[in-house]
Parts: sequence; structure tokens; C-alpha cells
Amino acid sequence: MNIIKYLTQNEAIVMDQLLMGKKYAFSTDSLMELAGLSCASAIQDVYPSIQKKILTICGPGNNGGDGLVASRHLVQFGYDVNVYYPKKTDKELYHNLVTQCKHEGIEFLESMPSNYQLDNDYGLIIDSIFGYSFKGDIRAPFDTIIKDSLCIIKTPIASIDMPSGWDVENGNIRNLFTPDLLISLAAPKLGSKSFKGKHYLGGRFLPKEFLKETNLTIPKYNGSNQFVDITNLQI
Ligand SMILES: NC(=O)C1=CN([C@@H]2O[C@H](COP(=O)(O)OP(=O)(O)OC[C@H]3O[C@@H](n4cnc5c(N)ncnc54)[C@H](OP(=O)(O)O)[C@@H]3O)[C@@H](O)[C@H]2O)[C@@H](O)CC1
Ligand SMILES: [K+]
Repeated sequence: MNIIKYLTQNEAIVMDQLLMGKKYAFSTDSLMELAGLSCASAIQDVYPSIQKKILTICGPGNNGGDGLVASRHLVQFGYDVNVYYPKKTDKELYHNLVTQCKHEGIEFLESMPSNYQLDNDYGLIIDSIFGYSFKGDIRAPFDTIIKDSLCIIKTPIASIDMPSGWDVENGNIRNLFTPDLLISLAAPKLGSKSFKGKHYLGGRFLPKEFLKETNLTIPKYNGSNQFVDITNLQI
């Protein structure tokens, strides 16, 4: 099936609630683990060898959690990863993810590197700041991170689920950066329709019955792959 369904912000939220409700009985941890693993696998597929470090910038919600999980898997894959996580969430899930990352030797930076450092010391930036729950004007400290760094630097950027700061339904209406790689999770969001770069789909966890119930169509994943390249499947 090559027809991709794009989700509105509300559809994405309702879909997540359904998956984590009584009927489908997933936990946030397990979905996040699969989402993060798929992001790491997609990044490995597109950037099989990065000589410099990777910097993951994490936001306060589950998108940030995906970034922490992806970082941990990327270290297992052999990459050198730093994390910048300026607004840490005081919940057990996030404390655990940070602990797990630290035991992989991941360095948590105290401040955002300069643009010079981003361009010289890092081979890839992972944007896991905001996902499908982003709305309104970008608030501090993420406004400067996005506008004064991500919009300026030349180092490639891989965004998880949505390019951060893009409107979830209307796309890049604030004229911000365009990532080199976008990894949409479960199903792409409407705002990514105008994205023309390399586009992967990850989050291979939607149950068959769930797809039937929601009338959702997703492309076929090959073999045991955690991602599928949807760059040329978009309509
Ligand atoms: N089934 C799936 O597909 C799965 C999806 N998963 C992932 O979950 C993601 C959705 O996670 P999410 O709902 O926690 O919200 P997310 O987008 O991370 O951001 C919320 C945070 O951002 C903040 N914030 C918002 N707007 C802001 C602004 N203008 N300026 C500044 N801050 C702003 C907001 O702060 P607050 O408003 O609370 O102050 C809140 O703390 C999804 O995209 C995918 O990556 C997987 O983990 C699991 C399976
Ligand atoms: K993001």
C-alpha cells in the first residue's frame, strides 16, 4: 500500500491515547523504546559512518524521550553521542532514561554549544525538541536554540516526528530550518507534507486490529527493519 495517511494534531493525540488505553494496552515506555530504536536505526541507515560526535537536543515531552532512547541505541551502534537536555522532566520515566544514557557513557552538556562548535565538532544534530504536541509561539529556551542555532548551522539535522517549531498541521509557517532527515513516527503528520528531504517512517508498533479500527494505511516495512523510506511515497 503506497498511499500515506497524514495525521492531524488531534488524530495523533487520539491515536496515542488509544494505543495506551485498556484495549491495546501499551505503555509509554514500550512505545518510546520502539520509537527511539527506529530513529537510531533510520539514522544508522542514512548516516552509516559519522566521524564526529552526534548531538541530541531533547525537549521536555515524549519527543525528548524518543531522543534519549535513540541516543542510547546509537551508542550501542558505535556512535559517539552528547545530549543537551535543558528542561528535564521530573518523572520516573525520564530519570530512568537519563540514567540509562549515562551508563552508556553519554555526556550531558550543561549549555548549548556555540554554532562554531556545532559545525566543527558535530557530524549530526538530532532534533528531538518537539513532536506532535507542539503549539503556539516557541518559548524559551527552545526559541533561541531553534532560531539562533538550528536555523543557522550547516551540520545535518535529523528531526524526530516533526521538525521542531514547524506547525504540526501547516508545516514551516515560521520559516525555520528544514532538516536533512525526518523520521515520522507511526504515521506522518499533516505539517510534514511539504517536507521535501529524506523522509523515513519508524515506530513499527501499530497492531493489525488498530489499523483496521482507525482506517489507517501505512507502508509495508521490509523484513525486520524498524523503518521504511517514504521519501518517494508521499502524495
Ligand atoms: N504513538 C506514537 O506515535 C508515539 C509517539 N511518541 C512521541 O511522543 C511525541 C509527543 O509527545 P508529547 O505529547 O509528550 O509532546 P511533545 O511533542 O514532545 O512536546 C510537548 C512538550 O513541549 C512543550 N511545548 C509545546 N509547545 C511548546 C512551545 N510552543 N514552546 C515551548 N515548549 C512547548 C510542552 O510544554 P508545556 O506546554 O507542558 O509547558 C511539553 O512539555 C511524538 O511526537 C513522538 O515523538 C513516542 O514516544 C511514543 C509513541
Ligand atoms: K522534533
